[in-house]
Amino acid sequence: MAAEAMPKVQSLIDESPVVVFSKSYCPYCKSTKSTLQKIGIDFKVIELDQINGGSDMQDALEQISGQRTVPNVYIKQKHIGGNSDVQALDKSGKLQGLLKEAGVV
Ligand SMILES: N[C@@H](CCC(=O)N[C@@H](CS)C(=O)NCC(=O)O)C(=O)O
Repeated sequence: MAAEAMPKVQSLIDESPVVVFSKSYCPYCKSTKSTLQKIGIDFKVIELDQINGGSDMQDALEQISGQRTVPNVYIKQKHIGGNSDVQALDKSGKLQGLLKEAGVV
């Protein structure tokens, strides 16, 4: 992993109320982005397949969260997980609460 990947990923997590590490062609990522868009919040999306060093950033994410798959979602620096986690939180009504805590709704 390139040395700059870890601080880059960490600062995106630290500085973004909501960040989705994604790949542009990934259906699970599309579903997560669509759920967040429907709620109407601003959130940061990093398309790992479309940026230089995206693969190294995916390695860094795996080290930080133990999760290698995308989407990899953080809300207020808390690791949420992937699309199945986002959908379960949405269905249970808990996603709104987390977004409120993050100050985005
Ligand atoms: N159960 C996961 C499935 C996510 C998944 O399988 N994502 C694929 C991309 S569509 C992935 O990350 N594959 C490995 C990779 O792209 O490196 C979720 O709900 O987020």
